[in-house]
Amino acid sequence: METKRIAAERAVEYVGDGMVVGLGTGSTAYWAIQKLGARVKEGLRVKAIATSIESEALARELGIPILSFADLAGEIDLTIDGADEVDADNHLIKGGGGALLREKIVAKASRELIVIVDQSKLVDRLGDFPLPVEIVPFGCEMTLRHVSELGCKPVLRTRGDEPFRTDNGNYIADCAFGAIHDPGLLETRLNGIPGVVENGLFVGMSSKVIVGCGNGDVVER
Ligand SMILES: O=C(CO)[C@H](O)[C@H](O)COP(=O)(O)O
Repeated sequence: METKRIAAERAVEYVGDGMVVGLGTGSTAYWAIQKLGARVKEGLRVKAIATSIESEALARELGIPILSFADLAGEIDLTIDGADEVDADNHLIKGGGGALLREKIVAKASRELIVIVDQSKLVDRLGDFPLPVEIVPFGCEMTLRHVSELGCKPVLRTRGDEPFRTDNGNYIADCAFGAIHDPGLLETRLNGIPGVVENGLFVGMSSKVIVGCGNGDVVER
């Protein structure tokens, strides 16, 4: 927890007065939202766009003003979000919390994406973490079959006895591909399958990765 927190708090130092900030989702992003809330209480003026219902609720609770895309003129200045894996080129796997679609929409709308992780998320090559893929419920059996033809065994994520539903009402398939040699190609192929809404590969999207280390150091790269 502490390693996630120190990475998150360092990232919030990059937020300046008047910025529009994208708020990530997950246990690391939680600490960034907490810190941003504390800075807002001290007088920082920002507006935020959240990547999940949960993050938006937390931000509102902390008094962070929320903006909708309809009211956004131009781009989000900076988004701060976690990740499930980060490779040597700062490509990511995201979506462990099921928010990958909104996270990618917000990241794409941002001038900068700062990724906050602890050391356990750093890998040489993406793929140990099963890749989350958001799919629409209609025809999901067929969509899963087409996804599996790309070289994995997709597992439909569940919550209790039911399929897990994203904030968008869709399902998540967790896809263990093993080592992903060409993340860009896989991202494109997956998104070419009808029924796939988006996948958790974030290729070339991170501006900076901030890593919280066990000894209390924070490394930026
Ligand atoms: O992509 C995400 C949610 O969809 C999260 O950023 C990712 O799962 C990391 O979560 P955590 O910070 O809890 O380890």
